[in-house]
Order: sequence, then C-alpha cells, then structure tokens
Amino acid sequence: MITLYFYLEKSLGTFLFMRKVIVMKKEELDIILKSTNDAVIVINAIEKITLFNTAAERITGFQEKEVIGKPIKEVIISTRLPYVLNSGEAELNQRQLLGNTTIITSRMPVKDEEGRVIAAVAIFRDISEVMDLTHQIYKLKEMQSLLEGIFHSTQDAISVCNEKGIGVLINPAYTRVTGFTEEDIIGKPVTADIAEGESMHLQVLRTKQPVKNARLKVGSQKKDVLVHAAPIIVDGELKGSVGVLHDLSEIKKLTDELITAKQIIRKLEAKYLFEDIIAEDEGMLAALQKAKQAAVTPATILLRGESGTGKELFAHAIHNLSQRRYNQFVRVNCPAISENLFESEVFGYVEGAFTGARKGGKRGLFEEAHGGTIFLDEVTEIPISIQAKLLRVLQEKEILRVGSTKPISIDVRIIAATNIALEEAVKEGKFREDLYYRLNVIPIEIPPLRKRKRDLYSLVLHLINKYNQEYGRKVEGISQEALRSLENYDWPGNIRELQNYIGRTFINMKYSEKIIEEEHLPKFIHKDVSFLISEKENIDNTAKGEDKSLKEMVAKAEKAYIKEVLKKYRGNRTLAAQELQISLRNLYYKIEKYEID
Ligand SMILES: Nc1ncnc2c1ncn2[C@@H]1O[C@H](COP(=O)(O)OP(=O)(O)OP(=O)(O)O)[C@@H](O)[C@H]1O
Repeated sequence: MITLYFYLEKSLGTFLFMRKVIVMKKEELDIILKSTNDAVIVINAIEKITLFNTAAERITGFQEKEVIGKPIKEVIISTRLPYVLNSGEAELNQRQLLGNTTIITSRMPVKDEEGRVIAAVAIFRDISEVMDLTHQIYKLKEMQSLLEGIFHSTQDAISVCNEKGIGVLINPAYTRVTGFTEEDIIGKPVTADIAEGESMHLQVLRTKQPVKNARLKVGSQKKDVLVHAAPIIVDGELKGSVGVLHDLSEIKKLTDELITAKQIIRKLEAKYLFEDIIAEDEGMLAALQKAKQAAVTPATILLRGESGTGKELFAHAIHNLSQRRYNQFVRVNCPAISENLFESEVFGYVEGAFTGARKGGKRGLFEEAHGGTIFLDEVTEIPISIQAKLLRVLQEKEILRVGSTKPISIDVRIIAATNIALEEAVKEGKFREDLYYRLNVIPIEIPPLRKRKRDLYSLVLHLINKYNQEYGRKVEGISQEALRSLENYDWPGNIRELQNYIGRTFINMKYSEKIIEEEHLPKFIHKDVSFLISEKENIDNTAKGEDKSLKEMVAKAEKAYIKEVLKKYRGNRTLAAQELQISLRNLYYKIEKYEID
C-alpha cells in the first residue's frame, strides 16, 4: 500500500509538472520525456497516438516511430485511454497487466480553455520488480516474526552484540539465567555481564571465529555458564556476534537426574548384590568367594547348578560388582525364544533381512548389552545352528546382524548358566564342544539346597522377612520341629521351591500367629515324597541298598512332579509350565527327556 501511494504521488507530480512545461521549449520537453523513468503515452481527440516516450518503448516493446499516428487500440488492446477521452475523468493509480508486465498507471484528460477534452495522457511505470520486492519483504516479515517467537520462547539464553561490542539484543531466557535485564545490557559494552573470564563476544569479534563450550561466570551471583558464540557475517562483513549461554547448574541437575534414572534402571535389570545371597554352607561360601573374585575380571563365567539354586542371583551380583555395573545387564532366557527367532533376537537384523523385518533393522540383545553384561540363561537351549555364531562373538568379539556381512564390534561380558551337565549335552551332540570350552573358562558350581541344609534356617528367616514385608505380616520365626520337617525334604526345586512353600505356609497361619509350626506346613512335602513311592521307587528299598545315585533320584522326582502337574492341568502344557515356573520349551524338552505321555 505504501508503495502504491508513493507511485500515485509521483505520477500525479509528473503530470502537473508536464502541464507546467507545456510552455517549455520542445527540445527541453524531449529531454525530459526521454530521461524520465515514467512511460508517457498521449493520444489526441481521435484516439491516435501523438506521443510515445523512451520509457513507453522499453515497457511496451514498441518503437515510437512505428506507433505515432496509429489508433491506440491497435497498439495497446487493453488501453483505457479512449474512455478517459470520452468521460473526461482521470483514472489514477490503476494496476494493469501489459503482457507479462504489471504496471501502475494514471490516465488523465487534457482539456482546452473551454473545458473540452482534446487529448488524453497515460503515465505509467513497470512495477513487476516492486511487486517482487513487496513479496520478499512480506516473507522476511513472516520469517522475522517466526524468529522472534523462537528467540523469546527458547530456553537457551541468547545475547547479541554489534560489531563494536555493544549489546543489542537479549531474550527472556538470558534474563532468567543471568539476572540481567535489557536495561543492563542493551547499549552497554558486552563485558557488562561478565563476573569472571573473558567476554566470548569480544573474542569472536577479534578472531571472527566461533567459540564453543567456554566456561564463564556471569552476573552478581557468579553463575557458572557454558558459552557458545559465533560471528554474524552479512555479505562478507562482520556485523556482530551472537552468544548462547547454558546454565551449568541446570545441566548438572539434569545429569544427576539422568544418573539416578540410570541407576534405577540398572537396579531393575540387575537388582541383586552379593549381600543379598544367603549362604552359610561351606560349599556355597566357596562358590560365592569364587564368583566375587571372577566378577572383577573380564572373564566369561559359567554358572552351573540345578533349577532354582540362585544362578540368576549370582549373575546379577557378579555384574553389580564388576566395572560394567553402570552399563546394561541383559538376560537372555534362551529356551523362551523360539528357535526361528533366536538369531534375529540375539544378533539383530538389517532392513529387508526377511519378510516382516522392521524398517531400519533392529539391534539384537548383544548390541543392547554393549559395554555391559549378557546373561545367557539355560545356555544349552541355544539352537545348535546358532552356537557357531555365539562362538564367533566369544572369539572375535564381533557380531553379524541377520542379513548383513558387516561385522559390528561388541564389548560384552558373558555369563552363561546351565542346570544340566553341559558335558552330556556335548556328548549327545546337542552342544558344540568348542563353545563348551569357551564358556567353561570360570565354572562356578552352585550347590543344590539338599546339599546345603545348613542354609535352610537363614533362608527361611530371609523368606519370612520377605513375606512379612509383602503381605504386611509379623511372623517372627520357625519352630525346631517345623524346621526339622523342612530339613527332611530334598527340595528338588531348590530355593525357588522353598520360597513358594513358605509363601503357602503364610496362608495357613492366622494373623495373630507369630511362629511357623508343623501344623502350618502345607502337606506338599509329604505329597512329594509320596510321588517317589507311587513311582514304585520304594524309599525303603533305596535305603536298603538299591544303589540309586542322587541324580537319578532327583530326576525321578522331577519326572513324577511334572507328570502330576500335567495331570492337574489335564495335559495343558502352557499352564503346567507356568505352575512349574519353567519355560514351555523347557517343559517340552523335559517331557521328551523323561518320555512322558
Ligand atoms: N542364596 C539365596 N539367597 C536368597 N535368595 C535366593 C538364593 N538363591 C536363590 N534365591 C531366590 O530363589 C529364586 C530362584 O533363584 P534363581 O532364579 O536365581 O535360580 P536359577 O538357578 O537361576 O533358576 P533357573 O535355573 O530355574 O533359572 C529367586 O527368587 C532368588 O531370589
């Protein structure tokens, strides 16, 4: 609008000026008409062109000599000069299209002394460029409001100075961090906010180079800040410097929060420490001692022990004592991962590796554990086809994602666990011998509960404490008789079984009862012993000298118990596996092993 008004004034001015110069000599008028930027076309009373100046030639593309004397409508089809001639009314500041050119034009009648219209004049100017500029200004204004919005709302404290080192702009975040307002900074030397250290703005103005991560103290409170500053260069000329401050106390607060969050996550993943492992038995204490010594080395550890003896507990404790404790602990429950997914779950895959592969591929569990520990629980369940790949990780310390030939370096400590004799799995061809040797670097044997009955009392007290907290109870201990009953049982499910058993005992106790007595003990123990009898493996016979090894007895008990649970759930293997607290794959394995129908 401002631009248009400007042209209105100018064209009108030119017209009035021209009326004055009519009296001028023709040569002078010619010079003016040739040199003005405004195009001028004059037509006479019969609509023929009588004047066509140089600017009119430039804008229309016609030459003066070819148009003089021609009817205006033959030269400029869209002309409105004939209307002005007829109406005698001026048309000022009209926008018009001449081909591809936008012009702004004023058309005026020329009258004789008696007021008769004897000619009409059009004075116009090409405004395409001006239109472009208007558009650009509009866009710049839009950008300016956008930047102002960002500048005022960002949490980054920003200050800008000119090339002389005088403050010109600060944002609200700057005031929040430093305590300085616009009054304190704008128009003042950039050193105004510095409490200790050199102004980074001055350094930038001197060197024309950006500065990163400089530490300064600002404001009366000498706040620690981190500064980034960069030169503002326009058309190759230094115009000033822009600086961004970060409050270090805020960064420290966030870092502390991050560390706490990491510790919580780590605790959730590897929640047990060596102090959480109850042990009084010598064999168990020796295992603990060995685990503690091994924990601080980078060596691979193989935890051996029956189901429920505490292998996972050991793995957590080892990770938490090692130097990797602040990094990930990743448990791989080997039997729980189906065989065809195993490779991609554990080693990851690249995009397009198989139908249904995620866009961008996926990190595997080994990559997740990078820098930390991977716990391969029930390692014998790793499909034989994958074992060679695992060997490669152990030897080369690198993995190959499914579908890729590019190895990825991995720094992971491996802890493996098995509840069956690996040597037998090797003999049966179910486990690679070379992998066995690689895993068996530091074997730690965790004794079954029946071999460390000395631990029973402490374990029971530990479990009483645990359930008191969980159920809000106040049980204080266990009677000698009840403890003896527990000692007479073999605990094939080890601590896990004991844990469940004490849980059930609590249910049998009244709220007011403080001591676990024999009468509170679930019949479970006796029932379990009766399995053995019902399996026609008369305990007496065993005692009388039928040489049965403990391993065979435990296997028989395991078989009988699995049969019992399967019967209870009418053959539903999923529910049975849940009750047995083993994976479905493991249950299938055991059904096959014991040839259970
Ligand atoms: N010495 C111990 N002190 C306290 N709690 C224990 C101890 N050993 C095992 N537990 C508890 O017994 C349960 C079973 O332990 P864990 O899962 O570590 O056994 P596991 O040998 O890994 O079993 P599986 O081979 O079936 O995976 C856990 O709840 C664990 O906290």
